[in-house]
Amino acid sequence: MVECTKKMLQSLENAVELGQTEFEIGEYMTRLTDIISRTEFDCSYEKGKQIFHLLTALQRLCAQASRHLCFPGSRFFPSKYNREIKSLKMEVERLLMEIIQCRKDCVEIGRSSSYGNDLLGMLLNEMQNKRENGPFSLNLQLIMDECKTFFFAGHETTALLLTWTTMLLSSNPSWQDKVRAEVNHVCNGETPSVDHLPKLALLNMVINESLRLYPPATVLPRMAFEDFKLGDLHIPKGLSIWIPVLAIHHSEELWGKDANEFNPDRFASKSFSAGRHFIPFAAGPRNCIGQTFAMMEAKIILAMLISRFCFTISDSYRHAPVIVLTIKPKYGVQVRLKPLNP
Ligand code: HEM
Repeated sequence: MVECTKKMLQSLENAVELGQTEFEIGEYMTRLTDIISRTEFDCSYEKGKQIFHLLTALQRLCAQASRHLCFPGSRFFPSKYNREIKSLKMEVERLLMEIIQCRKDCVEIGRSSSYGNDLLGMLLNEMQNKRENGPFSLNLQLIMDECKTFFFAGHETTALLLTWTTMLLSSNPSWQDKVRAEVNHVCNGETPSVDHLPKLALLNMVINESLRLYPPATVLPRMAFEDFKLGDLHIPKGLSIWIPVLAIHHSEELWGKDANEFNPDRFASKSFSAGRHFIPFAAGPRNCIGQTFAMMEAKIILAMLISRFCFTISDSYRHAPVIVLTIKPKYGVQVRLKPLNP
């Protein structure tokens, strides 16, 4: 994480040296795809990035297709969208299978002694263990699906969290100053480490407030497995239910009159814990498996950014959040950057 952030900061610094002052920060946060790609595929991360770009195109197409008329079985209809979706899906799977097969072959022909300690290596080890000690439950198709899910679930969400948080800190200079003072005090000029992260309390509050105002996953789809009552409502088995995270996070009834304002202090109370009102990572047994990873990543990147640059929101920024499965800034987030130690 630190290495990838250093690279990103260096490219910002180089651009500043060449005279650029304004940046669409979302573009830089998205470039940090390297982090999830290296976590999953270690040295094959360049190929992983290629997969990510295809998955992004796939997401866009699925969102566009979902706006069109749906009728039973329409997803099997050979429309323009469905054909493009199918061909992208096949290309993603081909690339993933290439990475997986290559890793497997290296061990089988003795070129390497282990599958490695990235996510793919762990999954392949697990597949091997299960094969040796009992009923076989993981196969290459499942491993490929897991890799896809982690990529899809773990990159854009974090990039959006970072982009919105930078927008909020750029628009609220007093909070930016407070967080910078905290980072300087805790890290004392060093790169943030695992020991530093729990001490960055203000940064944690700011990130939580950003997740409340702009939860990357705006709805959670669920299906009732059995008939049940919800207040006065009868919910029949099989009904599809969408939990409106964005609406819950902005409810005045739950958060008070300032529900739409940026106020990280609401997360200051030690007794605050994520629950029914605050569900950016969902809740219950199917909540986000990567939430600790995401929070760690966000803290490291923001701490490093804030100690290198002072940022203000640009006059060209147009506030236009749009929902395309996730919540994105339609025209990007333009900020003005000033290096702190030129
Ligand atoms: C700010 C960043 C993130 C947010 C807001 C977020 C949010 C969520 C939410 C709301 C869900 C539940 C979806 C549902 O139940 O319908 C979920 C699931 C999941 N997330 Fe995240 N996530 C983030 C980062 C990550 C990262 C970094 C990873 C991987 C390293 C990850 C991996 C996953 C996986 C694998 C699932 C599926 C878990 C399951 O179905 O059991 N997420 N995430």
